[in-house]
Amino acid sequence: MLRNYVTDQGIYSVDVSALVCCILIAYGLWSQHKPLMLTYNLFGNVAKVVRVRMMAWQYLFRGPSIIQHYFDKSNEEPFEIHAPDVRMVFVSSPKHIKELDSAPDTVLSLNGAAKHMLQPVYTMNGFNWFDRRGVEGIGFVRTLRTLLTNNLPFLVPSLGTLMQVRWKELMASSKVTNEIGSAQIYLYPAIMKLVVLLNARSLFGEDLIKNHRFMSSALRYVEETLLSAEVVKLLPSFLAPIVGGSLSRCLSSHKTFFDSLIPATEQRLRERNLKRQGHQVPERTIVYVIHDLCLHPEYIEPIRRELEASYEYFERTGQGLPLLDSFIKESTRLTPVESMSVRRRALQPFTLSDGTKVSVGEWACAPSAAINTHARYYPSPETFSGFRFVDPAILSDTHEYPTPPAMQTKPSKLTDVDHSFLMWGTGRMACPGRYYASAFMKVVIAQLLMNYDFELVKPSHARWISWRVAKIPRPRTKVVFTARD
Ligand code: HEM
Repeated sequence: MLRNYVTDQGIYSVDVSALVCCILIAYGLWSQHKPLMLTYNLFGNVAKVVRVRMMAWQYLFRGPSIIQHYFDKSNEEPFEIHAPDVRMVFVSSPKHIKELDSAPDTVLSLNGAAKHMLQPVYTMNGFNWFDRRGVEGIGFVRTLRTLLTNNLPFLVPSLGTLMQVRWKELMASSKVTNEIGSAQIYLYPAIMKLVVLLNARSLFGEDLIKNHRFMSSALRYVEETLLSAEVVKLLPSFLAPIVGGSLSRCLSSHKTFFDSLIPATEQRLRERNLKRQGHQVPERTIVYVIHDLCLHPEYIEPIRRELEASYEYFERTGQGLPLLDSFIKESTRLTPVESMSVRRRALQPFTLSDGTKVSVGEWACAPSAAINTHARYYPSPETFSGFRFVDPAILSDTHEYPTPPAMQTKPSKLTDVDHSFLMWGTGRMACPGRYYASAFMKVVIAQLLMNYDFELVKPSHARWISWRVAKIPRPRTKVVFTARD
């Protein structure tokens, strides 16, 4: 392998492989004077470090399958995986998950993990938060859990109307494929735009969503944050402040977003921590639920019948629709947008009851996607069974539903938190936005089902790309929508 180097004195060629061989031979000669074991250990250690680093970089592109591989070998004991920027200890037994939840916030921190993920100093217009939960009060968590949930009966009808209007506009501006007006839509970008709009309506009100500058910055905000945080995390630490600082100055969407949001939020809620609530939004989940409806069309008619009978009740209460609830849950079980949950960053050294250590700066977490297909928790775990979570008594009342290929022994709801379903995390820090997120997803899916027929243009094509633990829907996946009337 020849490399050419140009200098003032001319061009030099260096054979890199020969050079490496020379170094190894020189090392071999030198090491003859050392005890054999020392040499052996050194080579062993170097090989191990190289292997771990290579795996760490592979994790970026194959995170879910690497986690699944180690989970399958682990027999539910803790196992470690390295990313380029952090070592992670995965725990999967209910006992160990409970240990993470019970650890004091000063030792294992969800805020610290979120901070590491999002690098807010560089990516959020200088906004930052404490590693330790509760330093600024947990008022905003309560606000989300109680106020947002209690407001669902007011929010759901207006979200439904806004959804109908925007989807009609989208259909009108999309490529029409036949004489009955079917339109081909790139699903992921369309759903992202819609979710940003509807969330802004719920969280910031009518006025702000009419502000075009704010809305276009809100759309770019999430993606720019995640992308810049990735760049900063993968850099050597001494470069992070320089590159992060430059990136931060370039992110115009962040400045616009905060400039518009801060006065409006302060006026309405006097609750500054709400600024960070936009980090978890359900657009990816909705995309996969729509894919699953296309891939398992036998569920569409029973769910439509449920909507005809009970959508009005759902609009009034924000509750109900057990068939749709179960279908969404099954879709998220088999295509979770993330393969990891219960992220905690160690602020102090932490030791699990089996002796596994998590050092300061490292993560403890749970392999949620692998748990979702564990035979201990799910009969026929790899089979899509859209109504597996429904109470059998409800199913026997529903006419002509497909016989579920598998049923859970105990019925459950999408919003239920359990160690076998970690979509919302666990214990005292379980997602307070889950009632809102779940009702939100039902509004979008129900409106589409009631008003449109839809099918995937290329059902057998790959539908996502993998980055770390995330499954990101492919932006070029197309779905054809046809108005039902
Ligand atoms: C499909 C959508 C969502 C998913 C999958 C999700 C998932 C999660 C998860 C896994 C956690 C961490 C829990 C733990 O580690 O134990 C969490 C925490 C949190 N989520 Fe969500 N979430 C979603 C939507 C939302 C929404 C819409 C909001 C706000 C409106 C929200 C606000 C929060 C907050 C504030 C926390 C931190 C709770 C605390 O510090 O105690 N989430 N979420």
